[in-house]
Amino acid sequence: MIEGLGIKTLDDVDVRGKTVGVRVDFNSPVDPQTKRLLDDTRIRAHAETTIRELVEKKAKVVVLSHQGRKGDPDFTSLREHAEVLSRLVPARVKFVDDIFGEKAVKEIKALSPGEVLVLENVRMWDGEAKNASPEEHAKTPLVQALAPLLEVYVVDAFSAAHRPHASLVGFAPVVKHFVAGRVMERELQALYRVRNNPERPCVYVIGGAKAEDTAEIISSVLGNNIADKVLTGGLAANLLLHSSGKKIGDVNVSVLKEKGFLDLEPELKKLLDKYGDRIVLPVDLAVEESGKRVEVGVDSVPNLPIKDIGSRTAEEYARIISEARTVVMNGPMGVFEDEKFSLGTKKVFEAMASSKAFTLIGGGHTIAAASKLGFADKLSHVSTGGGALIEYLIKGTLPVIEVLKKYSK
Ligand SMILES: Nc1ncnc2c1ncn2[C@@H]1O[C@H](COP(=O)(O)OP(=O)(O)OP(=O)(O)O)[C@@H](O)[C@H]1O
Ligand SMILES: O=C(O)[C@H](O)COP(=O)(O)O
Repeated sequence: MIEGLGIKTLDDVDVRGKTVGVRVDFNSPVDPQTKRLLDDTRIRAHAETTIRELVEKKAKVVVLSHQGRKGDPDFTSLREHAEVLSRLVPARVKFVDDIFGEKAVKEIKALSPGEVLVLENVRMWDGEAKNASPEEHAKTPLVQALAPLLEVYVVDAFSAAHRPHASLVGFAPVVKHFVAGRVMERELQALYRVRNNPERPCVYVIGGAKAEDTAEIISSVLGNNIADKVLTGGLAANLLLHSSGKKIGDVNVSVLKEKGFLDLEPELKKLLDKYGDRIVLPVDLAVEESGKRVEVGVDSVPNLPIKDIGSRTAEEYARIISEARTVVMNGPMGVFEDEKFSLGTKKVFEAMASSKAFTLIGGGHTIAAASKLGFADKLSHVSTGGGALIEYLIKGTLPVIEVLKKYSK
């Protein structure tokens, strides 16, 4: 059981010899030209926990997942994902290029205990990616065909838990056992600690390039008195500085304008007025001049691209983090891909790694930065969630979590 949420887990069901459906999130970066997988982080996360456990307990494992969205370049078969999985679990792993037709049903019925079958990309069926209730999805051909074969259904796809889609919620009303997998369990335990009941001081560090989420996260974590302070970097900081009336250089204003972020300024101005110094803005920045890092005060920003927070700001952020008991980071402090502008991100990671706090990071680029800079294994929790993490930080729950709370049995 997941404490505080009342959600049943694999501890609460005997899967030995049973046919178990497990909804994972194998959705991974794909090379747009070769269509080959570029990263196996998510496949590994499910393989090394939930799928391995089900195999060792001699369940007959049926894996469902999506990859990409119809029409996008990363919308591919799960055949390669199954090949990657077969190298990560001590079991025979089969793939079938079918989802719930005769071929899939035949392969499910042929499974032996300890074997794994990966079904085709569930979004290749148009009925999957629709937001609907468990009861509506339970009537669909996917659930009607597979539910009679599955004695247990495990929802492990935290990073898709903001999607009330058929394979995520549709089995809940009709299978005998509906539980959370180990990836879901660990994510919820960590996120409950940082979003629903954080130890204080609680500090959120918001950076990166998706400033459209910034206002919602800041409003939520300060408005709900979750975070004591929000430290800002990346384009989010540029936008907040501009909202506060600072001159950040036309070249930087143009970037914000092109991304449509200037429309957010009235709301951000209200947040700055309402929360004052609980929203911490940079006091210095790093701009690129003739290919070099040049640090400038926020009251004297030249018309040059801002690419990082400055050293003084990084030191202040590190000091605040060092006094925190909970730290959440989403979005790098600068263009960390260029070593000259990785200082701010590195300083924040260093402070998190050496702090006494419970530290959580999330977001594809944030995780990539932590890996590149050598901090990924020095943090309390690295979330697999992208959009799901952002939505959880804003709302404190997700549609699939609410379904697990209601139906897990
Ligand atoms: N000052 C800046 N100017 C321009 N780009 C920046 C700046 N600071 C950070 N970035 C860029 O922000 C990007 C990551 O932002 P994003 O919000 O996407 O992070 P994330 O949420 O971890 O990633 P994802 O969206 O993949 O989940 C990085 O590629 C980085 O180069
Ligand atoms: O990568 C993700 O954020 C999840 O797999 C959800 O993907 P989606 O945004 O296509 O539903």
